[in-house]
Amino acid sequence: MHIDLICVGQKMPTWVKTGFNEYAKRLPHLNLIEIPLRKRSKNADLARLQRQEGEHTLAAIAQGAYVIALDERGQVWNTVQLAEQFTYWMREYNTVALLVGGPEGLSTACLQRAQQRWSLSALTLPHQLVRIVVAEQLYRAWSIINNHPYHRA
Ligand SMILES: C[S@@+](CC[C@H](N)C(=O)[O-])C[C@H]1O[C@@H](n2cnc3c(N)ncnc32)[C@H](O)[C@@H]1O
Repeated sequence: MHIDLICVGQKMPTWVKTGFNEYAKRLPHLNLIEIPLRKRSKNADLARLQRQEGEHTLAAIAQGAYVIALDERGQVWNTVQLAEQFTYWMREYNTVALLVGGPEGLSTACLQRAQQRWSLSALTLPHQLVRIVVAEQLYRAWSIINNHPYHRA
């Protein structure tokens, strides 16, 4: 199964790239797709930018992919439950697309397109951090499924 992690935001600071790569390199078939984040000038129409970034996000979803929106209002899974979800995704789909929004969150169209919404917690996390947490948690779930000693219950 391929995992496309589609994130609004490009040109990440070094700490984000380093943190993300630390886990992404361990996880087979994790593909990061970055959607350009438009500049937020003082009088920017934020709703329009969010909608446009949402359109680019939707366009990046592979055909037939199972779509999961990262959203603080979504379902919360503990790590074992995430491993069960991961197992289900692997069994049923060739590609899973995980969507991460920008500063204003995912557009309504992205949320409507998603078959599931995954909440990492009730806290609002910065979009830069979310990709790192997702990569680490996916690696953790993968290590449980493969009896790798990374995860200790
Ligand atoms: C800064 S947050 C956007 C906050 C925005 N006000 C909202 O209500 O979604 C940027 C993105 O990070 C992701 N995100 C932030 N916190 C999250 C959480 N606790 N669980 C899942 N995803 C989260 C979501 O994809 C969100 O669109």
